[in-house]
Amino acid sequence: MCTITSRLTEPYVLATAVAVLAVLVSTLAMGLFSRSTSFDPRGKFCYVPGGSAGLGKALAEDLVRRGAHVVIVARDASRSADTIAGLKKLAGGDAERKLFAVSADLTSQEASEAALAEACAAFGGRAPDYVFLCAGFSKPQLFVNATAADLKSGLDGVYWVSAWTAHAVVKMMVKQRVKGTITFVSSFVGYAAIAGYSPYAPGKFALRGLADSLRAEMFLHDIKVHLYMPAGILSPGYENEQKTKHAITKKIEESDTPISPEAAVRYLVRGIEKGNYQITNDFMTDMVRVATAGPVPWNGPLDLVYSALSAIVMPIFRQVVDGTVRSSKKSVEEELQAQGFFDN
Ligand SMILES: NC(=O)C1=CN([C@@H]2O[C@H](COP(=O)(O)OP(=O)(O)OC[C@H]3O[C@@H](n4cnc5c(N)ncnc54)[C@H](OP(=O)(O)O)[C@@H]3O)[C@@H](O)[C@H]2O)C=CC1
Ligand SMILES: CCCCCCCCCCCCCCCC(=O)[C@@H](N)CO
Repeated sequence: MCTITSRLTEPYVLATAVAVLAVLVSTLAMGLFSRSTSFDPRGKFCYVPGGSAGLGKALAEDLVRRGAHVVIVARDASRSADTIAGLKKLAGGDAERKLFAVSADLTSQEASEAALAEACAAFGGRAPDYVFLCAGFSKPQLFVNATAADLKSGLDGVYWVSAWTAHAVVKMMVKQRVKGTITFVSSFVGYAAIAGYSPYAPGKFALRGLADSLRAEMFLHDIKVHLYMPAGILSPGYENEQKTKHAITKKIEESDTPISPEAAVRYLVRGIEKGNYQITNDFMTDMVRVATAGPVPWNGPLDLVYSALSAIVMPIFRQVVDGTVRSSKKSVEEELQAQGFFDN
């Protein structure tokens, strides 16, 4: 007893105890421990804009396997029809299961309201239980090469494509007192912009701003909000963006190994189950997450360690990435000259 007491008062033991206590108190005070929730969409109405391809399609498949009713939204009706045929096959002829597509361009407010209404009509006009805002596109390129239309569609097709639906969905859930869950899909570059993404990153930052705003407000209505921040996903959209992506951006992205849409869905679902507000796929995204989170909840006590690490990693990140850009000065000059950029 005596030895234990004297050991306890040894300075390093005391210091360690105080440090551990401080960490525990601060983590609790900061509400760092996200509460795990059950994710059981069986028999629930899931609304998946962007569900015909890539991440959204893989998610729709996962939801069908879990026994959910799934409505997807996309512009290309024939691709949607193929996806729905696949979903019906997965459901194995379950006649009760509602699986269909709505065709709409969600960059317009009217079309977003109408698409939601069309989907809900099949559920007696009830609001969805789960909404996964997966629609989006990217046309990465250097800022000087982007047209006015590229920059505008970078907000329409990245921000408004989800924001209009979020607005329509929230109003509907609140009116009907449906305690739903809304998941936004932003991106690594919604935390940390890198060269070549100026038409896209601002829209993803804006989406994060909207998700943070709703996280802060939806306690009023018992609506849950999640924000998914993936890095590269090997999807049709990814294949397409490679066509315009600048060599500098490709070089920077060499540090990121893109994952399959199915793997991305596993991270997303795990994040929802853990009750995490911000959901990430990898270590580097966690580094930029803790560096930019502000007052939103952390994902657990490990974020304290990440936070300290991030303070060291961020300046290295910046030097590596800025170095890649700086060393391309000459080749970009030549490239612009070859384009005739300076000629008038
Ligand atoms: N792939 C990646 O590396 C990453 C992607 N993300 C984000 O994840 C999400 C999914 O990406 P990904 O799977 O690659 O995308 P894909 O291009 O593979 O699929 C996009 C889906 O959204 C639909 N869609 C796009 N624009 C609209 C629109 N205006 N109205 C209605 N539906 C639309 C598409 O259908 P249709 O064209 O027929 O309308 C399709 O169903 C996007 O928000 C993307 O920004 C984030 C980080 C990395
Ligand atoms: C220690 C320092 C190392 C430096 C590491 C740099 C890592 C950069 C990773 C960039 C990943 C970007 C993913 C963008 C995904 C996206 O949203 C688009 N594909 C759009 O579809």
